[in-house]
Amino acid sequence: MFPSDPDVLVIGAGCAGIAAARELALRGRTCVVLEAGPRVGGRAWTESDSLGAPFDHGASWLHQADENPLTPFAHALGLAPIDHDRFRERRLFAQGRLAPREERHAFAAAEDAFWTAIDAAARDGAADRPASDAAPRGGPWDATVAHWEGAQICAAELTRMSLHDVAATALDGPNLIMRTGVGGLVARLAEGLPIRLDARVDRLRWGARGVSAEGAFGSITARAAIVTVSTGVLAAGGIAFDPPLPAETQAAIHALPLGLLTKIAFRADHPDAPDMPPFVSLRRAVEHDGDRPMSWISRLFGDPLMIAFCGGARAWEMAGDARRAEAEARAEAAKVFGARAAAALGPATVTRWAEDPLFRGAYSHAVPGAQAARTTLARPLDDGRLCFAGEACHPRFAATVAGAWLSGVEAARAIP
Ligand SMILES: Cc1cc2nc3c(=O)[nH]c(=O)nc-3n(C[C@H](O)[C@H](O)[C@H](O)COP(=O)(O)OP(=O)(O)OC[C@H]3O[C@@H](n4cnc5c(N)ncnc54)[C@H](O)[C@@H]3O)c2cc1C
Repeated sequence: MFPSDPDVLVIGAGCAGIAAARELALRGRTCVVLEAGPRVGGRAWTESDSLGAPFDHGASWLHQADENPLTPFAHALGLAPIDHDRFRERRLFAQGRLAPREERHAFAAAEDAFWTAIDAAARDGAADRPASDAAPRGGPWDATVAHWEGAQICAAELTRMSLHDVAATALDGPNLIMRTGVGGLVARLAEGLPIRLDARVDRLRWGARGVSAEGAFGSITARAAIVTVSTGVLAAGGIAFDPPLPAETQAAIHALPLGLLTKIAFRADHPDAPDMPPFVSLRRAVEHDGDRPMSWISRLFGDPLMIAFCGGARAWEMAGDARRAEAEARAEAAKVFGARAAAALGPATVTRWAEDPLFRGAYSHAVPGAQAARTTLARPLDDGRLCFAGEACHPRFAATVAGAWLSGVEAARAIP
């Protein structure tokens, strides 16, 4: 199944690696994908076992579905994706009831004002600065919206993010979900590819004679390599490059740190469990828990799951301590939905993206002043013998499966 003398090595079998391998095959190139973990998909991972219903540890939505390269695959494979935005209006719930119309409109207006201010500031020609500098302040919803768009969506505080990068990577349009999860879709797309699991690359030697990957599996050489591991892994020295990477590539890696988004998923099939559409009462949570609330989703596709999302600094504070994360989510559920509903929550699964040495976080953001870092990282080295791909490398769809996929395709095309 694995070519003994491949043209290209692909490091990592997440979305970017799978896209690269498929594109290489289309172009008549042989490749071997070396994946350190025991499964494909990387940060697109849907698990069915622990909670008895599909649970996306990582990606759940195909954002901006009309431009998302994975949308046609989801349809072609018959996965019946549905438009999640039909719930958008109803995201402001409290105690299972729809928030008053004026509250919903106030939240939507504050969201629009936020993006209008970010876009205007990014276009004003001034030097890059933290996105927080441009965010509206003082209005009753401004702190909630800033927390929502920053920590809960971008997985980091706006103070740590490049204004230009936030503006360039903002997504709009339909968000699709599917019962198989995004992980199920990506696993289907990996079928039949030459992927070697449990093959962690520790060292990559690159130069005029080709590229050699070394690890406990041995050594394998090809004419070129596409490295798709996260910037968290790269920054932590997860792969030793010999010779070292150019200074500007290293600087780009460090300018694209991973934020953190932790999900705490509860089995909730007791009759007292809250039964609500997604995006529950950020506003109520702000009132109860200060300015760093979790947001909640429940009963997607009717499954008995309630999932708390916790992003940014609060998620980093809880990293490595699943018990604390679960306890904080239960306490917040009690305040937001009531004690009976919280008591009805069953066992929990807490995601571990920060602790896992194969990821070291959720997805990337550019630090202020580093809006060009994604393009720098995506630039092929050594006449295309060494390329980087992955969500961090896409200047438009960064932080998403779409960006990872597109960057994998582009890297495969850059191989001479
Ligand atoms: C909680 C969470 C929620 C998200 N929600 C969404 C969402 O709703 N929609 C969306 O579009 N995106 C979402 N994302 C982001 C999306 O999942 C990622 O952008 C995308 O999956 C990244 O793909 P990738 O191929 O760039 O990297 P990865 O998926 O990280 O793939 C890299 C692979 O490299 C492997 N690897 C690491 N080190 C080595 C090594 N030394 N040798 C060999 N292999 C190695 C890893 O095991 C991994 O499989 C979410 C992510 C998280 C964590």
